Amino acid sequence: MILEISRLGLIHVAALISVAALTCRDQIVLRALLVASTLLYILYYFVVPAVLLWDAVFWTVVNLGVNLFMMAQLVLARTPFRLSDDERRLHAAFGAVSPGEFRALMKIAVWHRPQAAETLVREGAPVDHVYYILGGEALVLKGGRSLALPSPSFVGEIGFLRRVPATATVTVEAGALYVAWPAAALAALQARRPSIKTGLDSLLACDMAAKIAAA
Ligand SMILES: Nc1ncnc2c1ncn2[C@@H]1O[C@@H]2COP(=O)(O)O[C@H]2[C@H]1O
Repeated sequence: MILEISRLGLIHVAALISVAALTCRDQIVLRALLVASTLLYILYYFVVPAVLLWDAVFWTVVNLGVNLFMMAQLVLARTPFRLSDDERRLHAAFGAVSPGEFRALMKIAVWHRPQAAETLVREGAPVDHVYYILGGEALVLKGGRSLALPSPSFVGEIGFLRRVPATATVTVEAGALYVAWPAAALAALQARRPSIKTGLDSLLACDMAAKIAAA
């Protein structure tokens, strides 16, 4: 008797779980509930109908597979894995950017630790890279004045955002650690993935606010 009730109740529990899933805002929780509900539907198809409904089973399994694949993508996008120590440090500084977005940013980034002093951008010249200085000494030269640039700091963000020539010359000393993104590739990535643009915009805004406060 109890076995019979739970057999027939399967479809109702499965339906209730999928209804509950629709009330969840978190995509992973929503999809995990849908997976649970789908598994119960499959069980129902095997134990209740007198004739096995293969068409229904087939499409429910397809549904389950697609959902599991999308769930794996979401978990991957939220998991910081395969990051070097420097990348972990950079990711910690880029708090507004998810691990998946950060990996996309890293794919087009080049790390540098120069052996001698380097000029990153020159006042009045086009800005073709955006830089993020993680460590070491950097100097901003503007209109004959010079000031030390604290790290971490973006460089070239004004030219990148406003599409104007560099407003200052920035040099880094030997041994500094910085990351460079080609401006064109960064703009293309932002256009493809608007969430990266949102995250980066907020980082650049914070960085510029800190520079204004220090000026
Ligand atoms: N007053 C300032 N303080 C700190 N950094 C600056 C200052 N002015 C310009 N910069 C940096 O120097 C860079 C020169 O290129 P951008 O104008 O693109 O972006 C600029 C900033 O990253």
